[in-house]
Amino acid sequence: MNAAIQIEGVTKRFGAHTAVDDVSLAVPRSSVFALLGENGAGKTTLVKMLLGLETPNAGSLSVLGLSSKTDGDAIRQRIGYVPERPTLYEWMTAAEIGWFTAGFYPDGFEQHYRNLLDFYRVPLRRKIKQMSKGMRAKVALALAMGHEPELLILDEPTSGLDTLVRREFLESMVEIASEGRTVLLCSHLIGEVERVADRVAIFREGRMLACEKLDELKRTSIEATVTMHGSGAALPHLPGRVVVSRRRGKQWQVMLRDVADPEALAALGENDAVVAVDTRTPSLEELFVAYLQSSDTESPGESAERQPLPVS
Ligand SMILES: Nc1ncnc2c1ncn2[C@@H]1O[C@H](COP(=O)(O)OP(=O)(O)OP(=O)(O)O)[C@@H](O)[C@H]1O
Repeated sequence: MNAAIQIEGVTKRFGAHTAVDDVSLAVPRSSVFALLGENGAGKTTLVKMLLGLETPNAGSLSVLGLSSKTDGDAIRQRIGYVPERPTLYEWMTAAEIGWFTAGFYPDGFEQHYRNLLDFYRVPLRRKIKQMSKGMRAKVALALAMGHEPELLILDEPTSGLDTLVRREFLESMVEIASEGRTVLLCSHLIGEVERVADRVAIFREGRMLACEKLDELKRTSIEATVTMHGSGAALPHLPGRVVVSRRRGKQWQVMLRDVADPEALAALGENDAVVAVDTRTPSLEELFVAYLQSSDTESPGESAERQPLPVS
């Protein structure tokens, strides 16, 4: 596959702490790909390695066919990057900062930047220090896109923005992807990601727990509530893979993946020990939480029958 980003077996340690642990993934071109994880999951470290700003202890990364290890400058020239806290020259106006940045890029940057500001309704003559957070974010995005990069990397692009601005901002991500560009988005705002991403990778403490097309992830996931006759009853064998299971009194709540035969799940209701089985499709947020709650010892691949279930 001619991927925009290819990551193979990457590990990054800071002293004794492993920030990214043996991660492999590919970001296809023309997609919106989201790296999901809580604070400290390793998202920013992974992005910095892609840009050649951090060196991995193991593995390899490539961006648009260039090696992050040896071609960092060329990568940074070709892509657009908006960090979590963009540094903008406060004393400049939006027009001045565009003119200044244009000096680092080929002809056409400034005109394109101005067109984007116009589209985002950011006043050209307003100084950065007089701008709201939303306006600043839009300036940072326009600066990152002035050279019409094939790949845009955004680290928590909407943090601190209000709902309407966030929505507008994210919708422009989808538009960018529809123009054939690729967007890599780091976020812990799951609801937002659900609206715009084609693919998601879920991280916890440096480890990647899942990496899939979003619609596939949801299509192959079932949240099942199994009500038993007795409050101490063990959960019967379930089809598919158990990500996490919890017992509350007589009820087991189970997040299942890859249930090949959903009817086998419904048929559990005929089991003498089972009162009822209710199933529903989980939201991305519910799946994300389930993955974060899955214990290290219980890999998402273990079946309910083989693996003793944690009891809360
Ligand atoms: N330069 C560094 N030196 C030491 N530890 C670091 C360094 N950079 C990151 N870390 C640690 O690596 C881990 C991953 O950090 P990272 O910033 O990549 O997480 P993140 O997923 O981007 O989090 P957030 O959502 O809070 O930005 C954290 O425990 C962090 O403290």
